Amino acid sequence: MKIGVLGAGGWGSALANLLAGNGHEVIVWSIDEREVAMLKEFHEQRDRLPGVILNSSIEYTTDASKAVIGQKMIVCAVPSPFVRSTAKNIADKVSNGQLIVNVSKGIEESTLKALVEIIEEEIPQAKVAVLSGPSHAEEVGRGIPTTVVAGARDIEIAKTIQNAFMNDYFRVYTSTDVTGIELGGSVKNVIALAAGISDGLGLGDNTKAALMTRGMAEIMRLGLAMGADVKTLSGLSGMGDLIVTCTSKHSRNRNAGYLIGQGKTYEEAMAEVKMVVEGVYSAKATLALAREHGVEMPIVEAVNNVLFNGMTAKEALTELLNRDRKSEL
Ligand SMILES: NC(=O)C1=CN([C@@H]2O[C@H](COP(=O)(O)OP(=O)(O)OC[C@H]3O[C@@H](n4cnc5c(N)ncnc54)[C@H](O)[C@@H]3O)[C@@H](O)[C@H]2O)C=CC1
Ligand SMILES: O=C(CO)COP(=O)(O)O
Repeated sequence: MKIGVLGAGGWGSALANLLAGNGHEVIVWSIDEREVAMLKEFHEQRDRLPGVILNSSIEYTTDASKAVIGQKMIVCAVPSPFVRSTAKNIADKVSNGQLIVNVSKGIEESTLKALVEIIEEEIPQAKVAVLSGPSHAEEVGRGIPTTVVAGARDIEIAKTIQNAFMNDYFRVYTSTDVTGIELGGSVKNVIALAAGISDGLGLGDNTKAALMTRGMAEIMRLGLAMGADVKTLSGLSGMGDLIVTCTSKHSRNRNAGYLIGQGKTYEEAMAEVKMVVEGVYSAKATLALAREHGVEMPIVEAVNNVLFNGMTAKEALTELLNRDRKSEL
């Protein structure tokens, strides 16, 4: 199958490599000429995935039309703040019914929309789906066993994606719950910031387990209010991704949270992590969604207070611990 990948960061490169390894004809687009030159010369994403030598059959381009026109599938792997501009940029090149698979995670702050909806809005003639789950590029790039979910409202599309991506180390499940998949993948990043902050403050495993579990309760509350399936939220793209992102050394969100817990601002933390820290972009939008749907998300609120409202991490934690007494159920 001919596949175009938009975005040559860690995730775009790891997935392009996987797809080329599966025998597909892959071309990767990046907005960044320097990135394309590096990939062409070294077959290695030296900034994001050092040590992973990418399949030499992959082509690279800065010309988006080459990665879109005539491709059977387009994989969109640009960070969430650039999904709308990238979709706008390719809209007139996408043919009727062409398949676009979003693999990024985030919620747009100005519209509170998830990424599949944004792509659908900008490219109404496309069929848009999502692929998400606990899947760090650093591990997928090394062929470490990984499981994800392909979501599309039309199950046949989800199956097409499953067939394209699946191999002996990358297991893909199908689902029609696009809302649940995208919500879990986006909100877990905000909770991972909290888990990282807790680690950065020097607190213990008990605290992190509490943040993950109560964070999951917040994801469930919002997800159910938005019509997601509880099985999706407790599945790979919800609970699974929350576990990996709150505990992994590879996690950009956890690592940024750690630096914030140590006293850095979110801008300083993002600069140090270098790669995209999606939780920072999704934090305000998640809180706004919670208010819109009338659900409580105290951990998400605490993360917002630390990131944007000048509260120290310690103060936010004290506030969380001193909330009204309540029943767990
Ligand atoms: N890295 C990972 O392990 C995983 C990442 N994801 C998601 O995939 C998405 C991409 O993440 P990464 O590849 O890690 O990001 P990254 O930080 O490695 O790469 C960023 C990419 O964005 C491109 N870019 C910068 N400005 C741009 C613009 N204005 N328009 C279009 N592209 C632009 C850069 O050229 C670069 O290729 C994120 O939403 C992330 O949450 C999902 C699963 C795993
Ligand atoms: O979503 C991801 C892994 O599934 C990547 O985000 P993190 O690097 O913050 O964990």
